[in-house]
Amino acid sequence: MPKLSPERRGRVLVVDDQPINIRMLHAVLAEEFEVFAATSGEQALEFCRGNKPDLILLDVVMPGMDGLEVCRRLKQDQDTRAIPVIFVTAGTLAEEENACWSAGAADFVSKPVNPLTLRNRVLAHLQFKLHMDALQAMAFADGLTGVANRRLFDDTLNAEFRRCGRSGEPLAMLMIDVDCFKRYNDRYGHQAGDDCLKRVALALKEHLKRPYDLVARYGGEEFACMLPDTDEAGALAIAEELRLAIAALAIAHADSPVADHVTISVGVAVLRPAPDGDSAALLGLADQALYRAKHEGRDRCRLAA
Ligand SMILES: Nc1nc2c(ncn2[C@@H]2O[C@H](COP(=O)(O)OP(=O)(O)OP(=O)(O)O)[C@@H](O)[C@H]2O)c(=O)[nH]1
Repeated sequence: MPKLSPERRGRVLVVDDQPINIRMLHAVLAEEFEVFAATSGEQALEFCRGNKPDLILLDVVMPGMDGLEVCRRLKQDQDTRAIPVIFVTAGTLAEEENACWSAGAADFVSKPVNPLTLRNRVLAHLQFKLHMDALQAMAFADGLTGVANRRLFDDTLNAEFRRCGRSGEPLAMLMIDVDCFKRYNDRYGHQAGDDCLKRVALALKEHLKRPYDLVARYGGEEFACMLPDTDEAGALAIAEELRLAIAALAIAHADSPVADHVTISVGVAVLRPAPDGDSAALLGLADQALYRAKHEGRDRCRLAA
């Protein structure tokens, strides 16, 4: 029988108002998968907002919010729509099945549940979901450094810009450029240049701690960081920390006119986006600030005027 790879146990959320049903499903699945439980539709949605499961087994008939409504809401939300939902149904009427498909079901299992059918259905959908996750991660990662690529960054920026436009939060942007990188390549070779970019990317990523901060490779030797809900003082402080963190890597750069090690220049811009605003304005401001940092001698951070 096929199995999931040992390094990734699928996370299955079982939603049922009857504890006895949860116990039964848990008994079938717990050996192979990580199983969580919710006893109402509301609880299931709450769970998915925090720690997203890879698959949901959902009872149709529940007091309060029923399974169909839970599924509809999950499918309407960008964040949860990719989670496959398998309904556990008592009914066998075509209309009931159609209602589940319309709500966004990936599949069904009928009560009384046949443990082997349940296990195999869960496994098939989980394998598919985890493969899709892996493909998506590859499509959105920069091939050299492993941080987000520009596509993911631009998509996330547009979404964050709209979200901050609604919430009134400030959104900060850092444009980061490795100083005199052409000379680095010329002196140490392209392979060493690649290694240097990898180390810089990793240091930037390790330094940004908040879950919504995002670092991306924006172009050749240019990186961008997006810091939601961060004001000017906060963004400048982080930019300065990043500058020091890269200096602390102490990567020798004998041909740099700035220092004997690799340094970065950082342009910082912060906006409180208007609801109909354009994220290009934020990028433009950060770019101008980066230009100033370069112009004023490199190895420094500058805030957009
Ligand atoms: N090794 C390596 N080099 C790259 C990569 N992408 C861009 N570069 C190099 O980065 C250098 C960027 O050079 P410039 O744009 O002139 O800027 P700079 O030398 O960093 O000078 P300033 O930005 O003004 O400090 C070019 O030589 C590119 O070939 C890459 O993926 N790997």
